[in-house]
Amino acid sequence: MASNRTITFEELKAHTTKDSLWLLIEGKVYDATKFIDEHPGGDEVLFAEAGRDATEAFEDVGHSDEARGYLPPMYIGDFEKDGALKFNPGKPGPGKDTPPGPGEKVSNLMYFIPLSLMGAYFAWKFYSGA
Ligand code: HEM
Repeated sequence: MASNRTITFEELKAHTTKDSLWLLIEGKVYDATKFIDEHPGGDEVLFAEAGRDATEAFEDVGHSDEARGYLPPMYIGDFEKDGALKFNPGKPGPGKDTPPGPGEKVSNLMYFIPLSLMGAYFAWKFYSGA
């Protein structure tokens, strides 16, 4: 049943449907095809984690020891070394959530400086009694 072989990134990517669903958890690849309908967390989350590293999602749920006990019979092999480096997940990459770049700060200043100067000018006019 379980053959200990190395699964490549390309292979993992090729098993993401209900006919064949592989999951990568902690460097090991599991064939979860037969478990899709049984999964108490539903099938959608499994498909969402197929073709990528599902470790974080699996751990975040806080799966029980019982859940972990389901894994060994599904084990098909280890994920290729350095395979994780190939992941460029569909998550927003760095850049989208980063703070505004220098360009945006400059444009804020472009409004701020003239407005302050205008304010200072009117204040001066007001207090000088003009
Ligand atoms: C082959 C891998 C997996 C197995 C064997 C598995 C097994 C289980 C089991 C037995 C439960 C019932 C609660 C428990 O005993 O912890 C469960 C719940 C759950 N699983 Fe998984 N799971 C797997 C993968 C995943 C993945 C990749 C996700 C993605 C987020 C996920 C999400 C959930 C969620 C959200 C629940 C909670 C359901 C609820 O209590 O309403 N599972 N899973």
